[in-house]
Amino acid sequence: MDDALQPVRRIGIMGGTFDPIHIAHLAIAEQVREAFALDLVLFIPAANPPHKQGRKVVPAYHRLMMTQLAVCSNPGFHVSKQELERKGPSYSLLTVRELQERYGANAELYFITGSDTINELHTWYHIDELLASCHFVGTTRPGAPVDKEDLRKRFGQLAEEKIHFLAVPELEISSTDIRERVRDGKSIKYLVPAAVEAYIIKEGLYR
Ligand SMILES: Nc1ncnc2c1ncn2[C@@H]1O[C@H](COP(=O)(O)OP(=O)(O)OP(=O)(O)O)[C@@H](O)[C@H]1O
Ligand SMILES: O=C(O)c1ccc[n+]([C@@H]2O[C@H](COP(=O)([O-])O)[C@@H](O)[C@H]2O)c1
Repeated sequence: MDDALQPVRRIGIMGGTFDPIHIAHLAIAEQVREAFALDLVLFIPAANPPHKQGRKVVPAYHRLMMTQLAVCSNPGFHVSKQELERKGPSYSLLTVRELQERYGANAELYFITGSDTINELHTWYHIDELLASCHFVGTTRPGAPVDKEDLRKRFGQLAEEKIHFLAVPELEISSTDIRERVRDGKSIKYLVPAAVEAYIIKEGLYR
């Protein structure tokens, strides 16, 4: 079909290491889906997270399984294995290029993040090209205030046009904390979906 005739689709990208996926990931994705009228949100587990090189993460198939278990009850959420099927660091620019091919030139892409990630954007691979290709939505994360003036200095007009912010109910939850809780024999009930908790126990992850 001619690009001009294709309907505009608004697609959310929820990228993460998801080691493990937790309720804050799900909550920010749902808040952004609604606020930005997204047609769908793709949860994309990173095979090889660019900024976590050298850090041990559980094998990709476990992170994929937990992500699938976590999102399956939401019809607006889907899982994409594209980064798991690619070699090398999971650069978001390569992911966005693949999505542009898959969904066509009229698709509008919204990369969903916490505010800690927005503060790191200047360190990302070819960030200017990435900002030209997709939107970012920074959701509030406890302990990570965003310096908007710094973003304006670094990215100029692109910051105004492509980096958006959404205040969400803040959840002081991290995968690091969940891994530590499991290691210490503490409860993770209600911090991850019940099916993810059951999977972690069954597979003996993070002990
Ligand atoms: N509690 C939270 N509130 C808002 N955003 C979050 C929260 N936890 C994670 N995110 C965002 O979700 C995305 C993926 O995060 P990631 O999978 O690295 O989880 P994490 O909890 O930060 O992991 P870790 O503790 O292992 O570093 C990032 O953009 C991150 O900013
Ligand atoms: O492309 C990059 O340079 C880049 C650098 C850091 C993080 N990212 C992406 O940002 C998302 C969150 O990363 P992380 O490390 O917080 O799980 C995940 O999809 C990563 O692939 C991407």
